[in-house]
Amino acid sequence: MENIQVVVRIRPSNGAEKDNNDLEIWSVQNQDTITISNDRFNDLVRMRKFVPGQRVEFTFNQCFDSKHTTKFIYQQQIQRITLSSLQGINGTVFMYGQTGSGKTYTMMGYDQEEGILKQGLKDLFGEIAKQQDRQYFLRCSYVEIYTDQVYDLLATQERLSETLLINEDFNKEFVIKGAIEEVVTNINEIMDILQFGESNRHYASTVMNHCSSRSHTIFRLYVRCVPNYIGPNSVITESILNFVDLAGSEKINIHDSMLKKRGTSAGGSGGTQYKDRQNESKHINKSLFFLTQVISLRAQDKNDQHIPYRNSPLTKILRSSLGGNSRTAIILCVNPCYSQFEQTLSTLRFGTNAKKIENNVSKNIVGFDNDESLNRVIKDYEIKINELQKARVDDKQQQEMMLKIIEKLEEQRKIFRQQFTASDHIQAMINKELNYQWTHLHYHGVGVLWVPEKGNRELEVKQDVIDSFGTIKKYQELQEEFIILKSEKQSLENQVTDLKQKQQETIIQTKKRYANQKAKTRKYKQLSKDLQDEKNKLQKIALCYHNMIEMDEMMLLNNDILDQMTENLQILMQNIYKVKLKKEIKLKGEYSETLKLVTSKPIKYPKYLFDTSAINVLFWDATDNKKNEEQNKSEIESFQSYFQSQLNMSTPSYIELQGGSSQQVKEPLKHICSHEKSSQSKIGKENYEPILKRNLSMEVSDELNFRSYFR
Ligand SMILES: Nc1ncnc2c1ncn2[C@@H]1O[C@H](COP(=O)(O)OP(=O)(O)OP(=O)(O)O)[C@@H](O)[C@H]1O
Repeated sequence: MENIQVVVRIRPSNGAEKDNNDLEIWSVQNQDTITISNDRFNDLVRMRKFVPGQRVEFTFNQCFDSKHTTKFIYQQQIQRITLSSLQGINGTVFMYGQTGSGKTYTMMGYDQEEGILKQGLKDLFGEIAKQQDRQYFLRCSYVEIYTDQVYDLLATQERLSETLLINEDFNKEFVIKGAIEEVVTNINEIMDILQFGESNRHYASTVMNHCSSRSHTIFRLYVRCVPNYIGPNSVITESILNFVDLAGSEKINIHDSMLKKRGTSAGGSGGTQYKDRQNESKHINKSLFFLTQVISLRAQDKNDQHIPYRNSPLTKILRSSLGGNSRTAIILCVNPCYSQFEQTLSTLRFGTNAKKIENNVSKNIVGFDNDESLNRVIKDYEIKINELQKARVDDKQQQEMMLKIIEKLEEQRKIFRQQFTASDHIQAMINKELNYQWTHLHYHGVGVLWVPEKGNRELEVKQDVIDSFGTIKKYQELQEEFIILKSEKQSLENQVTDLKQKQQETIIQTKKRYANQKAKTRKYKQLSKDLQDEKNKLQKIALCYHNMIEMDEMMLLNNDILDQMTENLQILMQNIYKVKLKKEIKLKGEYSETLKLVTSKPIKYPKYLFDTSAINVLFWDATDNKKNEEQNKSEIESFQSYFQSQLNMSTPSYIELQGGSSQQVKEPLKHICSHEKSSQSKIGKENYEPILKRNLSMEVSDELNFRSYFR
């Protein structure tokens, strides 16, 4: 029986804690005790956290503080566990502590400081390389327990959301059903697998909103050890090595409360996030509660049957590590600051219970005497062969070399089978005659060739012994050959590993080059597209210019035509007017030329005015005799201004109106027309002569400037 090892690691306080004057209150005493330093304790007594005289100290297997490196902690406490797995002893190392207390730092490492997992793997492979008389076959799995569901971190991204079941096998052991187990042969492969798992974890945290530090992770290594030489005591051992990083043990924290505030005040995604985080916390606390419960009951040495392992996936998976057949260590990670004082106390209490648990540590011997174990070993070899076959090698030479290695491995497999057969034969014979032969040989003290003949029976025995020694010799030869082959195989395997590595590098380089090429092609395509766009734009602009030039030319042409037409029209109108005027003059006598507008047909205003700037018109209501001259004048002026504004006239001419009230005359020219007809007979020289005289500016002979259109 062996107790669970419990150790403490106090991390140094960080920048933010120092800035907040959050004092470090915990310290290590005598290498195995963690306590609150005296002056700090008095402060806490003053704050009524403790009563005077109360002892606050916890003793564990070993305590470490900021002076100790992870490597030191590994060598002191964990190395023994990892190396035992090579002898078939199960091992578990798990990290316990509140968020931010340094669990991941210690397990996975940070920056230049390697974590205990990598230190352990280095040790394992270092030790395996030294072993000449046995083979190790390793597999690993990496799972995450998030909100009480088990997810496979080695699954492809499409299958990442699928959950795994934990079933009991025929040995009443809990197994994670369907978890991917990768065959591994060196540390680099494991580091790649871990990295793959971490990237899946990161992916899940973004796509599925899993908060990565709020899940438990279990990295599991299956170690099978098969001896190269088969003898009566040969055994296969199998062990499981667990590295468990538990989620932070605190309750809903400040971050969660902030999310809550954000969610409720802004109605934003903070609310959902808060609920998610709350759900996570609920599950973490539940699973840690069940873990604590199991540990407490185990600490009380309760019968295994009464321990509630089934309550949570975490306790099911860790069952053999907690009171079962496993060498287990718990590293309690501790924040040194006063503000986290209660969390630290709870962590230390958990550890105090855990250290009472006794595990029944023993080797897991599978045996070497049945078909099942033999088949398993052969299967392992086959996996190795397949691995090698699967490895893609472009170079022909490399391929040939690989084939040779495969052949050697096949040969080795055959020899291995033969050894089994030989071993059975020897075993049977030795068992049959062992007592007699060895007694006999011992009695004569010389060896087989000097055995005195004592009747037929002794002769038979002698022959048998000689035969069996012949077989043993053959067997030894085979073993020697096997050793040579093994070392050859090792060197070939190393070469394959090198080649694989080189091939991997080449693939990475090619991928990089391909990615660069792709990026360049994309850029080139984009540039071509931009160029084409620019070209199209320029073509459009050129077309516009071309059209504009054409339009300008057309406009110039049109203007010319227009000018020409205007001129023609003016001439035409002048001619018409002249004809009309002559006709008027003939009809009305010597002053009739002043009546040109009045007597003519109505002016269609303004549509028919051709060049209004040339028309000078003055209206006068000749019929309103009651008005005095002043009134007439002002009326005329108002007409003037009206027509000036409406017809854009410059200097007024005189148009004599007949009939109608002045009010009507103020209307547009249609009114003038309507009156003109009714009172045409009243037009007389006396009506307009005074006005003409008063307005010397009026030149009747100026009539050619009237470019009006008369119907
Ligand atoms: N021993 C140490 N020395 C220096 N820095 C440390 C140590 N332990 C932890 N830290 C630092 O403290 C911070 C929190 O550590 P870490 O992430 O390991 O905590 P955690 O317990 O795994 O948290 P969570 O439960 O949230 O995953 C990190 O920035 C880490 O670098």
